[in-house]
Amino acid sequence: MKKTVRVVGAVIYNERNEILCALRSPEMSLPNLWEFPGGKMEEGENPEETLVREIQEELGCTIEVHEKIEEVHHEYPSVIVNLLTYKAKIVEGEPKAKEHAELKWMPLQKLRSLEWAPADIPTVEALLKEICPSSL
Ligand SMILES: Nc1nc2c([nH]c(=O)n2[C@H]2C[C@H](O)[C@@H](COP(=O)(O)OP(=O)(O)OP(=O)(O)O)O2)c(=O)[nH]1
Repeated sequence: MKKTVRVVGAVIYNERNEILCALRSPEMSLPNLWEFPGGKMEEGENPEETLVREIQEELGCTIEVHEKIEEVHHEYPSVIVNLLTYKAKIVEGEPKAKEHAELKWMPLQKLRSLEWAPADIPTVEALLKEICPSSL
């Protein structure tokens, strides 16, 4: 049976309403696809705690976690990912790509131009629907 992993992703906004997008490196699983930075929940953690820890580890900055956006179950060839996404804001530090190939601030309207990890597409669509409900 395929393993199910619980993963949390941060949709980090800046003051210009852009979103921080992260490119998975060629060495990671799902290589060269864009994602919301974050990672797997550990035993005893709630999603907010996972996000704060993962963002500190991956980007070297501190976030404040806001409202939930989506919950998605996506079956990949070798694993089932249960992805929760939350809006978030940086409260301390500058994001630096410690594990990712690249980081990019993107305006919401341009999110569809990136090639996203498949589990992330419903979150991208939910974000676009917020700014333009008739765009779908
Ligand atoms: N962090 C993150 N992971 C995502 C997203 N979308 C998506 O399908 N994933 C997948 C990729 C991984 O299989 C898993 C998250 O694992 P991780 O971030 O701890 O990454 P990892 O490379 O260490 O995991 P692994 O698959 O190599 O064991 O969820 C996303 O937006 N953010």
